[in-house]
Amino acid sequence: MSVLKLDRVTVLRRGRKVLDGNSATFQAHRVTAVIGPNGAGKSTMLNAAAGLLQPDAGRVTLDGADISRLHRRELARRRAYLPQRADVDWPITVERVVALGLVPQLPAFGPLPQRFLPAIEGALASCDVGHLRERPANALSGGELARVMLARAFVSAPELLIVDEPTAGLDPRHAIDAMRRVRARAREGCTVIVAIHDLDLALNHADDLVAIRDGAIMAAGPIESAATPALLSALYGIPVRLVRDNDGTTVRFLSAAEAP
Ligand SMILES: Nc1ncnc2c1ncn2[C@@H]1O[C@H](COP(=O)(O)OP(=O)(O)OP(=O)(O)O)[C@@H](O)[C@H]1O
Repeated sequence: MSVLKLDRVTVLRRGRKVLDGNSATFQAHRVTAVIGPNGAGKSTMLNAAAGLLQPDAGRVTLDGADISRLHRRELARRRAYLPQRADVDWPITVERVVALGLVPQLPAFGPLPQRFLPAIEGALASCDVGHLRERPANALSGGELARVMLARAFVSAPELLIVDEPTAGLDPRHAIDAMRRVRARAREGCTVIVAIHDLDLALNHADDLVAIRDGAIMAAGPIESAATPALLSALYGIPVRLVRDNDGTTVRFLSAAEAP
């Protein structure tokens, strides 16, 4: 069980601050949704959180240890990171793509050890891609590939799961299913960070929120208290109404004429 912290993290890109002194805590057993408009800095934050990008100032810690000082193999064992545009360029089977998520645990030589097969089987099934296992991954639809990539992120049962837009391109059933699966990982003890544009999915399936705009955190905390119409309006620059019923929360973006 891991706690990931950003401590005054600043990241510069071409001399411009794209993250500006951000501090945030991501807890085990919880899904944190990172939301914000295009270019806000969400992917940059996830990259820093995954230990893939060294901040220009501040630090990222995993259970108190500076993530940049962890051995790369240890970090790769403990966290899974799914980038926004994960792609496969060559005809490798779906099953092997999923097995790649186990690379830090595999022996350097020889066939895939039998003991890993149940994990691969489970990941394929949990993302509803078992029927695609023999198919070349570069000949799948965008949504099918996204589910395969999610299975690859799940297969190692990481302590820390960082996924960038896991529901982009998924149909409604699979998008909801992906968020449910991600949430189930959290309930098993995983620390889950998800960058996501679909606010209905975020508000109904995540526990916590980090709202970021222009590289600055505008709000952070439990969804129930942090996700207010005022915050979402300020975040996206458009009037917002939250509609709550027994089925959950729906975010309605309003034209100025409809604004309350
Ligand atoms: N490699 C790079 N070089 C220069 N600038 C970059 C680079 N990567 C990202 N940026 C800039 O950093 C800022 C934050 O980008 P980032 O990808 O983190 O945003 P985001 O919130 O994930 O956006 P989106 O919702 O569009 O995916 C943007 O202004 C972007 O143009």
